[in-house]
Amino acid sequence: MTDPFEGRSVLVVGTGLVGTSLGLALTRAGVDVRLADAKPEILAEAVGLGAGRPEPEAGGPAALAVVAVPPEAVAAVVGEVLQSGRAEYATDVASVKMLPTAQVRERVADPGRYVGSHPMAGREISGPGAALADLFEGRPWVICPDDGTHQQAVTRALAVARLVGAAPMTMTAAEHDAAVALVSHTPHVVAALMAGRLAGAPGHEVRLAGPGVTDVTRIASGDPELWTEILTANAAAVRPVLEGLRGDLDRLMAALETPVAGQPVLRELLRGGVDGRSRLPGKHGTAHTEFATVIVAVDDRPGQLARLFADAGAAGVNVEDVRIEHAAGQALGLVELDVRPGTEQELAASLRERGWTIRG
Ligand SMILES: NC(=O)C1=CN([C@@H]2O[C@H](COP(=O)(O)OP(=O)(O)OC[C@H]3O[C@@H](n4cnc5c(N)ncnc54)[C@H](O)[C@@H]3O)[C@@H](O)[C@H]2O)C=CC1
Ligand SMILES: O=C(O)C(=O)Cc1ccc(O)cc1
Repeated sequence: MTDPFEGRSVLVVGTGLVGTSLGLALTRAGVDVRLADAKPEILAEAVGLGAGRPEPEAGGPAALAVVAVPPEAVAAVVGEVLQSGRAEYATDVASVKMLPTAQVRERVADPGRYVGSHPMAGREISGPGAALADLFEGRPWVICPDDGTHQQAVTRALAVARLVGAAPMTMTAAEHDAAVALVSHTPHVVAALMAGRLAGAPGHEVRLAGPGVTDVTRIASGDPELWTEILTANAAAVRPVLEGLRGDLDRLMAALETPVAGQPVLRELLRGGVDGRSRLPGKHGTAHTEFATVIVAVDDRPGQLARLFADAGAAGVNVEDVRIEHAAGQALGLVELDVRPGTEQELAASLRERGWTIRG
């Protein structure tokens, strides 16, 4: 892709997980990235990782500032970078869009130079050390212009999203906040509350935990400070989703009070889960695909995984996804290779020939 910034810089303010990931991805795409953070040691870490160079004192405004700070800090930073001439236009990446949009409108002299945006990509760990250059690849990136937004702000935010491999889409801030209440914010609450049940549980119970509870609670490790800001800012959209959930929970509990009579209700609620999950997009933004899985036993020795991946590659079968389970108390791991249905026999046979033990 030719550089839509034509050699002009992009300024990233806030070099935590998202800002550093963005810096890495834009640098890789050939863009000159300037970096700034309130904490000098965090900025130095991001620079050391190759996410860009520290913002120079002089050198003219950047073409666009991407503000990657916590939601409540966005409007002040946007106002400062625009009014001081550090950037011509600004966007942000906060997980909520009504709050920063309203605050920028109230507090910034020329709010049309700002457009809110949100990459639907992240991790449950924060800081520059958690950054990934390919974090945004294939992920939706929502851009929320309104009637007053300058076209250049949208064009430049779109260019950033495309350069880092994301799939940009536009919607209103209200539509965005309602959507993320359902697909991101309420799931975070559910994960946190479930994981909270584990906190005080006896050790002999928690020791039995497997991938199921681990999958369901992964995002509960997210930064409580950040998530308090997100849930407070989006309370109006999260509450109705939680009301629905409470209704389902009440029905489920009533059904459990009369276990035999309650079975149709249980079945209906559980079937709803199967139906809902089948609507989730897969990793390429397509409908969720059911893969076939080949499970390989791997000794816990250096270089084994690299050899397995090389052998899987030599088999000519594309590995779509990988999970690794460590067998409790053994120097052994089980590596689950997801492949297109119909190719699993071929992969298993080829790996067996190369000396691997196939399970299941
Ligand atoms: N964590 C995630 O998975 C995702 C987070 N987001 C959004 O991205 C934004 C950043 O989140 P993370 O990167 O996870 O947080 P983080 O905690 O890793 O990084 C935030 C950085 O902003 C800096 N900062 C705070 N106030 C500042 C200010 N006034 N001026 C300059 N720097 C300042 C902090 O020092 C910190 O380095 C948030 O608005 C969040 O809602 C969006 C998508 C995913
Ligand atoms: O870890 C995950 O799967 C996430 O979904 C992370 C995430 C967290 C916050 C966002 O605003 C967007 C994405």
